[in-house]
Amino acid sequence: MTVLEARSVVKSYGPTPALRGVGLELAEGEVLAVTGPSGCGKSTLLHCLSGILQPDSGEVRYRGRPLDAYSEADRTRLRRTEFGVLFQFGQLVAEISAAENVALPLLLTGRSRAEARTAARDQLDRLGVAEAAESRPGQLSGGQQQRVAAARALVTEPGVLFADEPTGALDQLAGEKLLGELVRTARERGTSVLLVTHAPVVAAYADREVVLHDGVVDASGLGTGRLGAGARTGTPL
Ligand SMILES: Nc1ncnc2c1ncn2[C@@H]1O[C@H](COP(=O)(O)OP(=O)(O)OP(=O)(O)O)[C@@H](O)[C@H]1O
Repeated sequence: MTVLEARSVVKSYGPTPALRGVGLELAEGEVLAVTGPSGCGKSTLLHCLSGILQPDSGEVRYRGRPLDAYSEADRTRLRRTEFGVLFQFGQLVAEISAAENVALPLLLTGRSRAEARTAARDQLDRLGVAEAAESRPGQLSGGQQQRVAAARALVTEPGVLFADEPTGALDQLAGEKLLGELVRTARERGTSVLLVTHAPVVAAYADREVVLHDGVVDASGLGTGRLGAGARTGTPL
């Protein structure tokens, strides 16, 4: 079943075209890599698919319903409960602990403080950073910070996890460990993942790869059904 779909999505920044008619489908539980050279439109596509940016034309559908059809309040709720977002730099709140950072999305959706704290600790544990719970982001390594950010993106048990170069700021070992955990957690829960990257070693964790070139899907890279060794075996490459 298709969870998320882009239909003929066009987006420009002033005179600069970023997406020139992109169509794409993300299936339930699928890990899809969006790759392509710098400037081809990967981040813009992620922002359009996650409702952060509105396309100039075309549409994005979540579970069959166009994002345009949601009221502003419903779209905000959708982004808070159904979508998890992880960027290259985790963008944690510096003044509060890791556990409090992870609890934030749950507090925003009205869950009790006690419930949010328990779920946050559980999520940190799943991502292998339980020991970081009481530390502030500045006291953690880059790899730990990114795991905390991943825990925050997953704590609401979203339908779709959007990850934009999630390991771009990490060394290779830390990056591959994080990817392994992310993909494992997503698979356990049936979460779909849209993984934007320019790194083949990262794309290898996906079930399928879509290649963008100059704002359009490169037909030669479509539907290659590429299944990376990491995804197949669950072990790092
Ligand atoms: N805020 C912006 N204002 C103006 N132009 C932008 C903006 N964001 C992106 N662009 C342009 O849109 C095009 C697509 O950019 P985008 O960031 O989506 O590509 P990308 O594939 O994610 O690149 P990278 O891999 O370098 O992050 C590029 O030409 C870029 O310069």
